[in-house]
Amino acid sequence: MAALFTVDFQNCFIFILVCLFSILFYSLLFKKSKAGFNLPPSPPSLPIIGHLHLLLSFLIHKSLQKLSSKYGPFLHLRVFNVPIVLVSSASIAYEIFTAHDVNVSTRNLPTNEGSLFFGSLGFTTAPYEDYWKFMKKLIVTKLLGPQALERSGGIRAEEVERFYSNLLDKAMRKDLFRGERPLKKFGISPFKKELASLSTRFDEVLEKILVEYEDNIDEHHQGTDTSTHAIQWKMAEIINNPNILERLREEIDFVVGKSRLIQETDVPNIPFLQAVVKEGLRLHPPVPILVRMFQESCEIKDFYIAEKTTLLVNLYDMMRDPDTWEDPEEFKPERFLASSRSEQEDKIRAEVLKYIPFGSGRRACPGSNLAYESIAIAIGVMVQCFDWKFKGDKVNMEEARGAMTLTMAHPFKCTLVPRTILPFTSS
Ligand code: HEM
Repeated sequence: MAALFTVDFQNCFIFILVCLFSILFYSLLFKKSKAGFNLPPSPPSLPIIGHLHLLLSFLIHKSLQKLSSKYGPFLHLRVFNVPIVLVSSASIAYEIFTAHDVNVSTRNLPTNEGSLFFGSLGFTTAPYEDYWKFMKKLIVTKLLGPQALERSGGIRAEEVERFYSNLLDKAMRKDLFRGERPLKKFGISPFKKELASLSTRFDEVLEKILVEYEDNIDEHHQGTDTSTHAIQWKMAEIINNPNILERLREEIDFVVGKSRLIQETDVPNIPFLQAVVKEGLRLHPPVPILVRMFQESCEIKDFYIAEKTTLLVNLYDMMRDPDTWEDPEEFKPERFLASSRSEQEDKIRAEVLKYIPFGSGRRACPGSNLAYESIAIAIGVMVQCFDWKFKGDKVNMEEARGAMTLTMAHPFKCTLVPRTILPFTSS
């Protein structure tokens, strides 16, 4: 009898344990909010800190990518009591930026005036209210919209020539880096310096125009950094893929010839150059994660999203999704080329869904046109006019840890040799 009781007690104890673990497991994976709404799936969390430990990473876009590949493309996370939704699926992102765009048109970054981490980013962090709307209109009409860019085209053309002459000057000194030792010592590549200077000069010109209207804007730093890194990544890919370099050069030579410098107006006639720029932004998006906030509660894919939930969209993950991109880890500019007009239209339609290196909706990057133009022309000049001698087999494509924008961990160094010396037109 005593033995029977012991066996029953053991069975009962095991049964209770199994029940407890099942409830715990169920509540961790299919958690419902207090109000009974269905929250998106959630990975197991720790008491009090929630998922904080999963977000503490120096390569946050990669940690989030791992999380999404394990638990799904639409996740609910929590840091202490701050709710976060993580999206890495193109279709969910598309739904958010169409059906819920106004609701997510505010970032939950501090609206700082000179904060320690973000500097003074008034416009970027401004809520979706009158100040932002006024500034956005101003930026589009006076600075970054298609007509405004056309008006400032002459100034940029001068800057392109200056960029070429600076590079030529370096190349003529044979050893590009001999005089740059102190920079090397601090791990700063002079190549990066040239690119930064081109971008900075563009931004300085733009800034002068904007200052007439508004003294307080300082977003040009963001544009400089993102464009500079974008150009670096693309040059690294071009150097690692000699066949791409060859094709690019052939197309540039065919359209531009060898007696003048490439201009912005040539870019629409060189589809492969545009494809190289696009593919570089897909594989190495300078801003890998978008941060927004749901102002009000809503439902997405039948899941409940509470008001003031932070939205993270992992662009890096989305644009390497094997379900939507063939050979997603490879640098293949051809994927953006089409053989006919109807194929081109299909591709553009598909891209709206899955290709968003500049974000999406009302708060998408207003500098995308300028960025495309300045990156294409910088790459164009570098490929048209110089050979790039790199010591070693391949450029190391490792990403820097802890950087806000996607940055190369080992900015590469190379020597440039002029292919041909072109006459200047404007000086
Ligand atoms: C390769 C270059 C660039 C990339 C990849 C890039 C990417 C981005 C992204 C992803 C956002 C956030 C969009 C969103 O939340 O949906 C953004 C915002 C912004 N970008 Fe860019 N950007 C680039 C260049 C530029 C340039 C050249 C400028 C201006 C000269 C610029 C000005 C801004 C501003 C002002 C915002 C904030 C917009 C707002 O809050 O409404 N960016 N950018």
